[in-house]
Amino acid sequence: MAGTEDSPTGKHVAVFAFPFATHALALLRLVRRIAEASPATMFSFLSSEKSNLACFSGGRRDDGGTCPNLVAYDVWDGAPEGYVPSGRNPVEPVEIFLRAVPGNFESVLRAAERERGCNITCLLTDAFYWFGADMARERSVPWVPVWTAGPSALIAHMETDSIRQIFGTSGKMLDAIPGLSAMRMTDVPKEILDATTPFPTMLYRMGQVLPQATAVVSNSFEDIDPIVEGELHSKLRKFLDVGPFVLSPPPPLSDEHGCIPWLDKQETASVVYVSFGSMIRPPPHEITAIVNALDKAASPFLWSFRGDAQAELPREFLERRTRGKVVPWAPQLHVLGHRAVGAFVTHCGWNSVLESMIGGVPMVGRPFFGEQSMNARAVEDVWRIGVAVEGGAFTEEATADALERVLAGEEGKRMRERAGALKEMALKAVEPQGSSTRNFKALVEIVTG
Ligand SMILES: O=c1ccn([C@@H]2O[C@H](COP(=O)(O)OP(=O)(O)O[C@H]3O[C@H](CO)[C@@H](O)[C@H](O)[C@H]3O)[C@@H](O)[C@H]2O)c(=O)[nH]1
Repeated sequence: MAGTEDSPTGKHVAVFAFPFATHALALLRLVRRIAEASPATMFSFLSSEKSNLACFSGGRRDDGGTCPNLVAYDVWDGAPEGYVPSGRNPVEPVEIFLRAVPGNFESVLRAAERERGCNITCLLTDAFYWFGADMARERSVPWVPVWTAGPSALIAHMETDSIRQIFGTSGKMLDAIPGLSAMRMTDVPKEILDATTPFPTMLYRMGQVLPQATAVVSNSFEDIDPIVEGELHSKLRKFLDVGPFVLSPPPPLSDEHGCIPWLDKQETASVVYVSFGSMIRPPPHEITAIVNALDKAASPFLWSFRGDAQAELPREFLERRTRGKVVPWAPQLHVLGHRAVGAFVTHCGWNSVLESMIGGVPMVGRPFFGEQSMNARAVEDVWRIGVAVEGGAFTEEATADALERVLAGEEGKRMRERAGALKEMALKAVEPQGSSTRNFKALVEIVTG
């Protein structure tokens, strides 16, 4: 189709976001960069209304003057009128949404094409959206899926059939699967073994079609793990690490709860930062275990607490204001980059792992679901920049032991040195001559070329 007034080149990229957890924001961060690098190309960003409201400020559906070529469109979230989540099953809204795909995206995509007067020339999607392969083929445009989680899990999803075959019959390790030799059977996301519900079914289909993609983009950097990276390069037509996304550019500091001034008053590498990402709330007995372990360690702590801290944490604990600070949200990247932070108690969500590396901070890992166990295994055994909580859940003793190992002594010191080396690699990757910058240029070529 000929160029339009909006797009003199006639290029139009459709972006399909996954509107849960931190997925849409991570994808939008990347898309803004591409849109800035290619101002003559139109970008239509499709996500649910709730997700778009959270990602674009002031209820807008565009970026104002910053990225005038990027416009957001709302897709139906699949929920019937007046639906209120039961709260009993946190994945219920995801499952309802998955019943509406791909029809909800198709119809809005057609509307965006009409509105912008230009058919799409590329489809950039969250990697979860297996249907992107067919949609792009039908339209004869490139399909570029973006993977926002840890790289080992990407191999696991493509190798689901092999993993199911050997599960229970092979030893404890996954060394029969190329690229996954560092992983144990118990690290495999449970969705890989049970594909009866919509979310695991989606992951299975994704693993089957990813090798058809024009290029798969990852929120990681090339030097992070040569074995895993090598395998991904051999399995996919093109694999592009363009991360850490959060460094290009780093978000401005927004610190409404005063975390940074509080950290400024603490000693170097003394503070335990506790956070479990955007949605996880450990069960009450594990919260009690963390409280007791922090008391035992006698270290200052900063806890980004999802939920009602006043109701769920002991009053005496909350009152120890000089030694600890509990906040509903922290500027995590800046917190982990602060010299006072000595350890990060985390669920090992991929963004948290990357941000801990960028800060050079060792971790105490307690994975909860999805690929977090694989990330935790790599933290402990591949990069050796942290430990997983013994027994897989917080108990007072296991948490106190893990904190002691990470904060004190020779072992903790070596972890910090290794984390520092990874920090250098991550920073180097996003420099003007770095591998992630080079890959980003290749991505812009594919998407807008
Ligand atoms: O007080 C807080 C708490 C969190 N964050 C940010 O929130 C993000 C959390 O991301 P992540 O660590 O990846 O956790 P989840 O939100 O739980 O991420 C989901 O998505 C990830 C990427 O696909 C997966 O790796 C995880 O398993 C999945 O739970 C990070 O950028 C943090 O910096 C803050 O800024 N302040």
